Amino acid sequence: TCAFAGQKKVLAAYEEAVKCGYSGARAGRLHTPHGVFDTPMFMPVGTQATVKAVSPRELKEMGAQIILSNTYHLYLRPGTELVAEAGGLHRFMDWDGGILTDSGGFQVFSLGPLRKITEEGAAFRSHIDGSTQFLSPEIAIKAQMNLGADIIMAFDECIPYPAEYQYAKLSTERTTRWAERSQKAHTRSGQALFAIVQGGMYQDLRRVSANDLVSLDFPGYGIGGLSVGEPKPVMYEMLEQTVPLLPENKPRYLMGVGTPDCLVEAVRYGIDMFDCVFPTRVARNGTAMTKSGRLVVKNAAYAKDFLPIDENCGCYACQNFSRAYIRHLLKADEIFGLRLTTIHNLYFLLDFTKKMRQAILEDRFLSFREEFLAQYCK
Ligand SMILES: Nc1nc2c(CCNCC3CCCC3)c3[nH]c(NCCc4ccccc4)nc3cc2c(=O)[nH]1
Ligand SMILES: [Zn+2]
Repeated sequence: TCAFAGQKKVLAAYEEAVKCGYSGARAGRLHTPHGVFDTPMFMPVGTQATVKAVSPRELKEMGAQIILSNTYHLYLRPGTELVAEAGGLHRFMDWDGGILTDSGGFQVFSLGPLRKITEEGAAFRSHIDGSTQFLSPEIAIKAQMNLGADIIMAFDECIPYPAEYQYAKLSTERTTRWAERSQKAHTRSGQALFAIVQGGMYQDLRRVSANDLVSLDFPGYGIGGLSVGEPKPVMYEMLEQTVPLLPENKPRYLMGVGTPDCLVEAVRYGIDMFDCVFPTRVARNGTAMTKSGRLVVKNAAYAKDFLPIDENCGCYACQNFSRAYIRHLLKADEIFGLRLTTIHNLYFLLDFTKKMRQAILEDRFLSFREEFLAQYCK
């Protein structure tokens, strides 16, 4: 059954979650115009309408369900009207799975040099040609409607870390007003608009932000303003304060997270969706992710290591190639080397979330989490 059958314009509905044990962990199914997808889920990042170094066919093969793209980048280049003329992002990049676009707020603050934030929106200089640009809730929503993602994000400010209480309070209240403006500007049916909870590292601001956004009634909720340099225990404390205030039957998306240890903790608090550039980024400098931690396959130690990155891994790289071969490619600056480490890292995280889902469904998530954390060194 689709919990949101009765709702208008919402398609990212969330079937009855399967609760598990004493944790808030749950296994759900997310309904979108491009299919029904299993959670918990990791979403590969394809900032500029491509997941760097891998093809849509390979993404499908490794089990990717929803991929991310970015309004900020596509707005600057090639332009979101052009993508609309091309038939939308799915057609443009030949991806028939789910697509989620971030609203551009985070990138404006993290990428764009000099910027000015007002009630109206954010002025910034393009990191491509230095031109002065401006994003507002209305512009960001229109751009995302042009791109045609299945799930789009409200325009928000990701509060830097650390931030003064007063600034976090004013920014969070503005983000809530921007969420309301995003909602009013969102007129595309069949597309789900998620709000983003802010509040910095202040419990009371997190609770106010969550409560205000829940009363505006969105089909799903991003948790923003985290994984911005704060200590992990602080991130977990913010999750503990925020997640229980969000409706059980709606998806929760922890933005920009991350590594397997963070994923298993966040799932415990009831998070359903994750994205992070980490697996694709570290792959490009020769680091592979494994259940015991990171393996820098570029290191000399692996020059004559004819075993795969991970003998128990079912990915294309581990099924067919050795550490010695991949190290050779990376040292020789061969593009295929980056492709193999990227394929492995994406497969590793996609498979990890699948294993968490299985553990939740079999009511053994807490022991799965214990075993994993015991073996994984950060
Ligand atoms: N709208 C919005 N987006 C946020 C993002 C971007 C999520 N990925 C978007 C994709 C769309 C395309 C690009 C990315 C975040 N990413 C992180 N941490 C990433 C930290 C990190 C950085 C580099 C390597 C590893 C981890 N915190 C985030 C907070 C917010 C937020 O409040 N609001
Ligand atoms: Zn592998």
